[in-house]
Amino acid sequence: MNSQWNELAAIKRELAARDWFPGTSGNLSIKVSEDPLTCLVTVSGKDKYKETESDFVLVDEDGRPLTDQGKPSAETVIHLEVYKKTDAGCSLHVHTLDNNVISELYGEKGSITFRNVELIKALDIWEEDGEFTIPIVENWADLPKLGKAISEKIKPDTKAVLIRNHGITVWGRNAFEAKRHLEACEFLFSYQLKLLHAKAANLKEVL
Ligand SMILES: CSCCC(=O)C(=O)COP(=O)(O)O
Ligand SMILES: [Zn+2]
Repeated sequence: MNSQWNELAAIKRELAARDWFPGTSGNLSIKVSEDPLTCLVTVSGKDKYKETESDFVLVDEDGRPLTDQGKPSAETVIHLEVYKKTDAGCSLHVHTLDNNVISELYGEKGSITFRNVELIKALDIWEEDGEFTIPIVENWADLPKLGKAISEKIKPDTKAVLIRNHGITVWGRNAFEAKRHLEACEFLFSYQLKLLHAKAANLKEVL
């Protein structure tokens, strides 16, 4: 479990450096065993910019704590749904301004699709006319309901789900891949928002 702890701590440090944990938001997990399913998940309500010896707690497949670092993330159920539905080894959830605004702009549509942007290759889309879609679910306060809503949106090629006006949950087979996927998604959100602004301001007319 030591190596998974260190890997998750390193990711947490890197995401903190990007300022992706405002107001104690966000939670991270890494799978420790497949059968039975166990994972290390961030302790609920902590300042994720700080590093302590009780940042993570081991949980079982029902989210019950198996070690005594504290209360597992309130959103542990989402991480567990991801592990149960995919081959993920690491799951990351962050609230950023860009992912919140995108989730609201495209919330009614139920998804956002990116094409013709080089960085979709970081999400393993290499075809000439490839596209990458992120489903968007409502932000149900009932967390098991939210977990189920996310689980229902996960298809074989899904790598991330947006929760409306809340944040993103993104995963990968390992921590490196999960972080690459998260960085790519956040790049795409920022790109899309800048593109929408440029179009609204008719910037092409100026050129
Ligand atoms: C302070 S943000 C509200 C809770 C949330 O959405 C989140 O990501 C953090 O919850 P946790 O229990 O994992 O600290
Ligand atoms: Zn959250």
